Amino acid sequence: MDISAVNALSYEDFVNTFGNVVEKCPVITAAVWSRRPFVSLNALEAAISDFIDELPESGKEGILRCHPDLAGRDLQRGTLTRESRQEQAGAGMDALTSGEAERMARLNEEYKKRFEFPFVICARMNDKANILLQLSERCQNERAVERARGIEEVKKICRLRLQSLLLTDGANKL
Ligand SMILES: NC(=O)N[C@H]1NC(=O)NC1=O
Repeated sequence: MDISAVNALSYEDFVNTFGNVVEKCPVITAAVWSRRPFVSLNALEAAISDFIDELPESGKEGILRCHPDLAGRDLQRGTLTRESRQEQAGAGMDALTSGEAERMARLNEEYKKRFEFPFVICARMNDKANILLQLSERCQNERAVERARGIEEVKKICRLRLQSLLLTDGANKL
């Protein structure tokens, strides 16, 4: 799908297509529709990024809280979104050894207890070992640093999801 096709979408189709580029936050997509026409994929991405940046800190934390834990309960129960399932599988989160799974669960809980939002990282840009390393290192940060870091990762995830939708055959069917 090219950018002129994106600009021609009704808000219903726009939200149906792009509603999960920020995990479980279709309200962001719905808001950004008003900022069309977009001159390019980058412009659409920038509109989403600007919208997120304009939110109060509580809104940014809300976005982080919409993300499932890596290798967490949703993965075990099969209740992840399609995008998240693919991303987590790509980073080997569905194939952890029992030792790795235990460590991931313990560190995820420690992180959430400290920051009151979950650890978020762009799984498609990291492998299993790096995710575990970052999780243990980032547990030591200050809350404001981690809030900003988590939001940076949300934007990376968003960029890759947008690219998958706009640059693959699946999206051409629209
Ligand atoms: N918690 C967390 O980072 N979740 C995610 N990361 C990613 O790339 N996809 C997700 O669902």
